[in-house]
Amino acid sequence: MKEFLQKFVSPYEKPIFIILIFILLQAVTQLALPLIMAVIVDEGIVNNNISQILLMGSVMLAVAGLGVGFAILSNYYISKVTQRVGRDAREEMFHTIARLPRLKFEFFGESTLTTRTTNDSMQVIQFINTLLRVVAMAPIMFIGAMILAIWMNPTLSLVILTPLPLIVLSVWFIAKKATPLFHQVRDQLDHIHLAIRETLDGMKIIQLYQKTKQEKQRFKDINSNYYGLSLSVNRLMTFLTPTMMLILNFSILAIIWVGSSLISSGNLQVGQLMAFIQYAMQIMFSVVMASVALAAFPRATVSASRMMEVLDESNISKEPINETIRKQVSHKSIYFNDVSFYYPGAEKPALFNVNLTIKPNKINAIVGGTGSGKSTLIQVLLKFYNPSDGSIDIGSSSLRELNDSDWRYAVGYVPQKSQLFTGTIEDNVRFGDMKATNQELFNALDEAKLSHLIEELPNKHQTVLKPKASNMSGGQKQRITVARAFISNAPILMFDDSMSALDYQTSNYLREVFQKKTKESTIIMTNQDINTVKYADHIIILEKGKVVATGTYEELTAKDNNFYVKGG
Ligand SMILES: Nc1ncnc2c1ncn2[C@@H]1O[C@H](COP(=O)(O)OP(=O)(O)OP(=O)(O)O)[C@@H](O)[C@H]1O
Repeated sequence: MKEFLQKFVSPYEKPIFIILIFILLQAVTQLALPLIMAVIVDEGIVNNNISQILLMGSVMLAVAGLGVGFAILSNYYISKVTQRVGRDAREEMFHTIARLPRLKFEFFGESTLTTRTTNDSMQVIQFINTLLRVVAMAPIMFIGAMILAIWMNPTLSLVILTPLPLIVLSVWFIAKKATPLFHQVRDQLDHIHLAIRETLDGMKIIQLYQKTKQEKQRFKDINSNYYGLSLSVNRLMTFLTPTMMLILNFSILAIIWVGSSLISSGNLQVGQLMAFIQYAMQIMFSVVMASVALAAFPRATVSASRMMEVLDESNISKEPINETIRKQVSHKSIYFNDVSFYYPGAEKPALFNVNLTIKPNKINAIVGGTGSGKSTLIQVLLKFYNPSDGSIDIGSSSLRELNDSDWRYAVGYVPQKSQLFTGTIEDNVRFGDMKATNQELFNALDEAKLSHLIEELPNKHQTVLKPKASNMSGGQKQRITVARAFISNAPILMFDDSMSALDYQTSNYLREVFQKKTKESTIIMTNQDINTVKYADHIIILEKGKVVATGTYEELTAKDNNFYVKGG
């Protein structure tokens, strides 16, 4: 929590200072009201002094009005500060998640990252809101009301002090019991998000295989767990306010009882007793307010620590991209030197002692069957994963030494599964280079064989894609991602099994484009079928994470015609 407050709240020191001033003024008005009321009763009403009643009544109204004004101002600034803290925290979370190293991203998982950015930030912000209201108000009210109460009648003040330890003790007990439950509630919420996400993503399959009932049951189980835990927490928390109210009411009864005997003995006036009751309420309310803030503390701390766990990712590059990188890696061979890679927890390596050379300005194809390690090799090359052993060099530069963002700026990448974003076709293509000119945009669309398709659309390249690009066919989506890589003009272009959704004609056309592109770029593509990439200049065959052969199509098939068609 401390780190969170330092990071997100300390930039708002000035408005917080203003809030504290307003709260202080509001507290002073609240403390003054019972005193004014005591004067009205004891000097005005008891002595039937109408002018005194009118005068002090007007003062009371003015003070109460000022109090309301200060309360409105402090509430306005508190909302402003807390909303801004929330906005900053969510933004920072989003930026961090967008740059999170792949293994960290997989370690956290999408659902918890969503919960941490939305629900957890809300929890912390609600707490900060309470804290800002209470942190200044409670001590001022407590100390101010206490001094005034003792000044009025020290004996009666003892009656107020007696229940205070009881209040603190009950809050401490409830908060202690609730803290572990808060952790479990947050984890269960992650599970709920995961279940919803999986169901939404797999809706078609669920409906097709008639698994709606099972999914409903799965969700019901997770939801019941969440319900049970939330209920336990709420049950504990519901004790808090009634317990406080009970203690408060008993204390007021005791004050009236002791106070009335003091009045009979002539040691206290009626107006003073009335003011005293109000101070007692202010004292106890300030303790209750502080206790409620304290009780919310564990819940908010759990949320803040969950957010800071993500934000603490120190190895995230925030440097601006060094654009000379493209020159540095252009026309260079890429060497894999004894590269092995194990996924976390995996017993077998996904890549094992891989030694290979990617030839510069050539079409390099990595061929292998399902699970042979092609995508892993591309991911390692993209620096989403670091090799567990061995090294990768680009010319004389070590890939490990290159800054992640710099390196990725030198690479255009088309993934196995098309990833498109909300926006127009143009937005999605320009994702590859926001600064591209219109001519470059149209060239990229042309090269990806999208121009004809776009001509037929009413809004051309400004056509808006529906979520997950559901208004595009598989092949059209794939071509948009290919255009995105082309517009980047990157010196290294990687295509991870990206041709599978394309028709024969488009694949053939792309082959010519690739050959043209080799003037400026090195092409790396993966495929399961050697026949699809027979035009490649250099083919690398992978089997169970190992390189088993390299050469041209002719060289490889001359050795054994059927060998590679089987896959790894
Ligand atoms: N994120 C991951 N975590 C753990 N293991 C993984 C992960 N991704 C892949 N693997 C494992 O690594 C091995 C290589 O997988 P990879 O995806 O690289 O194969 P591939 O050759 O691209 O297969 P395909 O052609 O079917 O896409 C497989 O055994 C797979 O189970």
